[in-house]
Amino acid sequence: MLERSDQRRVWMRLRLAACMVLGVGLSVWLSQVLWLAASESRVSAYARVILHHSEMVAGNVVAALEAIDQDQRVLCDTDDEAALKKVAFEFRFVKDAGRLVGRDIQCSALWGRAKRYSIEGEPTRGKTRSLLWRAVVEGSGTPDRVDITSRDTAFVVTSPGAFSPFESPPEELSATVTSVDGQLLMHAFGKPGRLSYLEGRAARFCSDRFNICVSAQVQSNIFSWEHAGLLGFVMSLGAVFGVLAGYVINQLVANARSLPVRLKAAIRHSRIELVYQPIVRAQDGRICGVEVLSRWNDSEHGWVAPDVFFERAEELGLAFELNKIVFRKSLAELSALLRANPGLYASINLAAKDALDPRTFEFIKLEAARANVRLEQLAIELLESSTANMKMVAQRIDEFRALGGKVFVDDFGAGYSSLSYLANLRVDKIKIDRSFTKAVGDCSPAAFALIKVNEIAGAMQAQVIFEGVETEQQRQAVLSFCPQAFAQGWLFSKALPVQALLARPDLIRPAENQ
Ligand SMILES: Nc1nc2c(ncn2[C@@H]2O[C@@H]3COP(=O)(O)O[C@H]4[C@@H](O)[C@H](n5cnc6c(=O)[nH]c(N)nc65)O[C@@H]4COP(=O)(O)O[C@H]3[C@H]2O)c(=O)[nH]1
Repeated sequence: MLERSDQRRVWMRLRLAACMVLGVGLSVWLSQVLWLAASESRVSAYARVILHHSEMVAGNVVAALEAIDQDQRVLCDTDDEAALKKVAFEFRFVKDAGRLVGRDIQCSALWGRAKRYSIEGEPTRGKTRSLLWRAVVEGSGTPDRVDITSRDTAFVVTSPGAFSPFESPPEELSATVTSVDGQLLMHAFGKPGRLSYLEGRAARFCSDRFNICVSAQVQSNIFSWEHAGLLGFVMSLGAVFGVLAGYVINQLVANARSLPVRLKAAIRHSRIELVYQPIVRAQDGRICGVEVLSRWNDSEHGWVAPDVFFERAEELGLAFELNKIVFRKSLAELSALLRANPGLYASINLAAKDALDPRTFEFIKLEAARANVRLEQLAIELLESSTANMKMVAQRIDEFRALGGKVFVDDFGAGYSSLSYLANLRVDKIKIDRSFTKAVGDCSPAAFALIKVNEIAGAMQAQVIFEGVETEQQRQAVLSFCPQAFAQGWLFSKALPVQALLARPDLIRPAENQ
């Protein structure tokens, strides 16, 4: 079984590795998307340029057709041939002009009546009342194919060099110029092929004026040997970002697991439990009160000692909220017991500086009233605090005592300013720190000091509770010099959850004289 800290380390590494893999994947995916986005605009621009050029060529061809006299009575006579030659010569994208009837060529400016063009297949209808044909030029060594556009008896041959600027596109680009229905392929540039969405992009634009469409495509894939360097760079960048993100996530997780963050959540959700330790008469062990002790079992940090988490709550400015939980829960759990045993009290720890918060006693009064518990059955165990203004504390606890509440001084003797601390306070009981209880009965300075503390308590008309009584010898030793003493410790009982406390038979008849 792995220790919790080892488990955390394993999880941290796993998160880093997962983030790195994710970073690499995301960066490659993003690069391909950007690569394709860039290709998309590239292929669109390419198709538009070809379309624009095709429209220019078609416009020129149509203008040439319009320049040929349609009312010519005798086709191919000398005048007509002269006019055809003029057209063939003047129009930039026209190689030849001539006459045809149906699909029979009659004559042309270039070849006279030699009928060198042999029309193939059926024509495609153009948008300008014209027909588009493909024809083979016969008589030359290798048969050339040309585009012929006709209207009535006139025809013109598109110059084969009309599209020469596009004949050798970059390897990844290709395009076709076709009729709108795609039936007539006029020109093809590059090597168009089947394209999957991941491999490249395609664009198709059609002319508003002519029966022409241009389809272009670009093969654009970052996963190729050609781009191996770029791909390597992108992957490394992704890995670095992934590791950085993993580090940030690990920090956030560690932060979320930190004691202050967990404690804040525990306070917000009232995840503080309470246990109760009986305070008894040392003489006969009869119970007279219970001390409320807080417990916090966190899933991350396990059991956290109450003095530790109360100090943290103080630093976080949450002491009041935490005290509220303790007061509210303890009153809810103990109210029935306290009402059934009017001689019993519950004592609740409160740091001296928290006693200065004006909301604290107001809250105690309200909660006691709400739980129907008399203030006489509530005691505050004041914990010494070096920073608290003791005069103000004394004033607050006097007000609380005037309302009937009890005040105990906790851990007396353990603090560095115990005597000056006591001088200002009027209290009901003094709880002697368990380090003194341990010394009871021996000849140590602590044992001597203990007898003096008892005398001081007597002078202050306060009773004494000995904390941490663990053995019968300690109890006897305490009784030998303080027969009226009260005691608290494992000899009598450990701190118990409320159900276990309620099950104690001695609670039926608690001590009367306290
Ligand atoms: N060795 C030994 N120990 C014994 C014996 N009998 C009782 N104890 C322990 O001694 C401590 C007595 O509480 P404390 O002096 O008020 O000291 C408390 C108190 O200062 C603080 N604390 C606990 N609950 C609260 C709370 O609700 N509010 C505030 N403000 N402080 C609390 O945390 C301190 C420690 O509390 P715990 O760990 O519960 O420890 C308790 C109790 O479990 C014994 O016979 N032998």
